[in-house]
Amino acid sequence: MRSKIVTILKFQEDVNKAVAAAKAAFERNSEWRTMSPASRGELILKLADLMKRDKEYLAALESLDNGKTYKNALHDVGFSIDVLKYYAGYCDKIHGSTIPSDGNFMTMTIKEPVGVVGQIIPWNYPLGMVAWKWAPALATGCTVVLKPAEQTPLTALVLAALAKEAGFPKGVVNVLPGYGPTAGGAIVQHPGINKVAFTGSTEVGNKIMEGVGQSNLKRVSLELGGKSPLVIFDDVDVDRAVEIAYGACFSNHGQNCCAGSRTYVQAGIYDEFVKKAAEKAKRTKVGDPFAEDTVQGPQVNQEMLDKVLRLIESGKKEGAHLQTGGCRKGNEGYFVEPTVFSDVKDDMTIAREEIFGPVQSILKFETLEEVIKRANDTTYGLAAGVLTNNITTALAYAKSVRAGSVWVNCYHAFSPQAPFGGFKQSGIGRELGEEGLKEYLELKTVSIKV
Ligand SMILES: NC(=O)c1ccc[n+]([C@@H]2O[C@H](COP(=O)([O-])OP(=O)(O)OC[C@H]3O[C@@H](n4cnc5c(N)ncnc54)[C@H](O)[C@@H]3O)[C@@H](O)[C@H]2O)c1
Ligand SMILES: CC1=C(/C=C/C(C)=C\C=C\C(C)=C\C=O)C(C)(C)CCC1
Repeated sequence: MRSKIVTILKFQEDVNKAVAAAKAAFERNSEWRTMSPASRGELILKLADLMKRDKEYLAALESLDNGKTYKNALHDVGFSIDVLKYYAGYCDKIHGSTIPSDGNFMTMTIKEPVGVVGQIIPWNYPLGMVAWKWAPALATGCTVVLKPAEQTPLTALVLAALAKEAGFPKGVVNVLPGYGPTAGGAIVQHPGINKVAFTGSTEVGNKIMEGVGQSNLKRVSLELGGKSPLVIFDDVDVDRAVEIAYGACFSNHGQNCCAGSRTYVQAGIYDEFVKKAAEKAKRTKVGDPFAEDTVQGPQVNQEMLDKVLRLIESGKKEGAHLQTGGCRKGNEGYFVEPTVFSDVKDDMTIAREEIFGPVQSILKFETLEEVIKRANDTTYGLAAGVLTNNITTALAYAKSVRAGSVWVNCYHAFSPQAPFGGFKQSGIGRELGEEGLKEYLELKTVSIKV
């Protein structure tokens, strides 16, 4: 008990130090606050350039830490650089407006950085998440204290070193590895932090809201879990649909907040789709993340392996038809056989819970109206997809599905310019695009008597 208390106090002390550094860097006359917006942008671009210089090293470290394939990790580094570059361009374009108010006043708004930001990120995209969190925060002139996931702290620490090399003033960027309830909890409760940005499970998202309510009502943005539906109509090319659905569900070993993990297939092509989806999953090369031909590496750790296997067992028990996979692959490491279930019903656990593993659940539907209702029958609302050649069907679905991103005839169509975030219990606020910038700004109204 005594050693637990000492550990918690130690985390509190570390968070206090990081917050003090971030606060000092945010002082009115600090180097960071008095720097021109264009120079801020140059620093962000320099960081992006250093990441490009070290991209192979960063990707290798990410792959070692997380288990994702080296190829995917390189892709993540590339996208992260793009996000930094996109927001670097915003630094000198953040402005308010003038307002024709009543009376003899000239009224204007000014957009200001929210202040010291606590950022708590998960293990599935360790480096990508740092870029998504830092780029808008730094572009607006905030200072940050970031806690990486305890499973994957390495690339965030290297990015901190690159930020130092780029020339960010002391205290602007702070990385504090640690556990969730202790280090993360201390960030959430800290009175010196003005905003917390979190990505992770909906369960912890709830705890963040509680902590914020109990402390200083920080600004909050949350990017949480999902159980995203991909709906496939029978006017599509089945082979292409199988490929898109595979990418939607299995990319990053299924460890993806927006994974298309409920695959709804219209009755006319259902049997053919199931057969081909199972063949595709069966052909997946699972193994060494550094091997050129590997498509799927291990899950992140024992806990996630156990969780995925438990959910696969629930699918078998509750009567879904196992088409392929269904077991751990080998008996070393955290590998899972790519798994496909057909005849899945909406009330089965595998159709309701976020699995975060390589498990595809295929459900049959007949009509658009029916599938819209079923797609929306979830507490989540992060993403959704639809495959059809009928524009009216696509638009009707896109307008009716309650999700933050809808991908038509594609999936995971991310771009730095396009806002991303959840409806319902998938989150609060948006990342990326101009909307993502707003999450780090306070709006001030100034009225001048004339
Ligand atoms: N939406 C996503 O991007 C995402 C990412 C990872 C995991 N998940 C889901 O969450 C489940 C659990 O995974 P996980 O344990 O990595 O996610 P998590 O939500 O527990 O952890 C995410 C981050 O929050 C921190 N954290 C945990 N408890 C905290 C607390 N009380 N206060 C403050 N910070 C805290 C963690 O240390 C980590 O940095 C997964 O099975 C998956 O379903 C979702
Ligand atoms: C998620 C995909 C990509 C990468 C995203 C990155 C680098 C970070 C964000 C991850 C999120 C939102 C995770 C949620 O769990 C690519 C752009 C590489 C494309 C595939 C999907």
